[in-house]
Amino acid sequence: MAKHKVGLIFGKFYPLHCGHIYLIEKAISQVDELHIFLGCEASRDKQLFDKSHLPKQPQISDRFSWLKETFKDRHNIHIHVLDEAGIEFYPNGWQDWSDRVKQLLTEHKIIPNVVFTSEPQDVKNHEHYFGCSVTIVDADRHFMNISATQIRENPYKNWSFIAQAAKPFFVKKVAIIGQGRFCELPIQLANIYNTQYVPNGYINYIEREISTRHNYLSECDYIKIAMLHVERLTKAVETANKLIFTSIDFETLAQYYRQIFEKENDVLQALKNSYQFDLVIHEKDLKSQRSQLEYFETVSKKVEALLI
Ligand SMILES: NC(=O)c1ccc[n+]([C@@H]2O[C@H](COP(=O)([O-])OP(=O)(O)OC[C@H]3O[C@@H](n4cnc5c(N)ncnc54)[C@H](O)[C@@H]3O)[C@@H](O)[C@H]2O)c1
Repeated sequence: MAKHKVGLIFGKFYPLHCGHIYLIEKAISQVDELHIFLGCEASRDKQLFDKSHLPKQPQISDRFSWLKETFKDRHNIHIHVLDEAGIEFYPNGWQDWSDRVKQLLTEHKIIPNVVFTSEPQDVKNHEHYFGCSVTIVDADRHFMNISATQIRENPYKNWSFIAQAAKPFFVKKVAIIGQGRFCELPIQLANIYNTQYVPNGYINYIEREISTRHNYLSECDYIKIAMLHVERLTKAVETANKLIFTSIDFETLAQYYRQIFEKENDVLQALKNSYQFDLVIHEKDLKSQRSQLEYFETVSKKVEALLI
């Protein structure tokens, strides 16, 4: 019987990109079982974020879920979190680091035959510390010419390389709030940026209610509107191209509620605090603009600045 081959891959996946996915797919084509180790070290990870242009810091749970989602239903690809706390940073901590890896290998009864990497300078150390062979995959990055450093430096310029599962984390959310022709701006911008416009649940709800029942909203209706909007935003983010646009945010919805019922609502307050928009533009704040074109140009510039 052919020997059962077990492979290892180490990485920070900060963030997961198509080059990593290529390495993993190439590796699993050569073994029966592949174990991916997601290396995490709080101060190093924070430093990487501080030096980056990422809009927010990916947590271990984000990086883990990108891998999990990308390789879901692949029973022979296993993902492990490798806690690198207290170990000298690469390349100065090979002994301690490999001991930490071996501890995990023992816990999970993993006996590796091969390490896959695209870093030729690590071959000797992998061979020495793990006593197995090393297969180099595309050291020159011919197939997928990208690195996580390049993505951290400019995530929006390198958008097409970010793993599909990781993209929602980086999508910027824009609410452009106003009346009349101002309402068209989020739709126009979604068109220009080739992305999703999320219809305003508030307006849709009012229209539906007026045609069916009555022309006023209850306290409970506001919660339903908010939930509908969360659902729509969440779905839109999954397939968005860098940005999504809508015409209401939760702060404004909570404000409408406060004006009508003269009190706060816990659900709306919680949404206002937890669902952050990256840019909220109110028509009333742009009153110095005179024409639709001026509105268009001012808003466009603010949106463009989000992607730098
Ligand atoms: N403390 C130490 O001394 C020590 C020693 C060895 C390893 N480590 C740890 O191992 C991990 C190594 O992570 P990393 O920095 O290599 O992670 P990474 O996420 O940048 O890369 C993961 C893997 O993908 C490969 N890769 C990247 N871009 C590619 C592309 N375009 N095409 C094909 N393959 C590509 C890399 O070569 C690497 O093998 C870290 O967690 C590090 O701390 C630590």
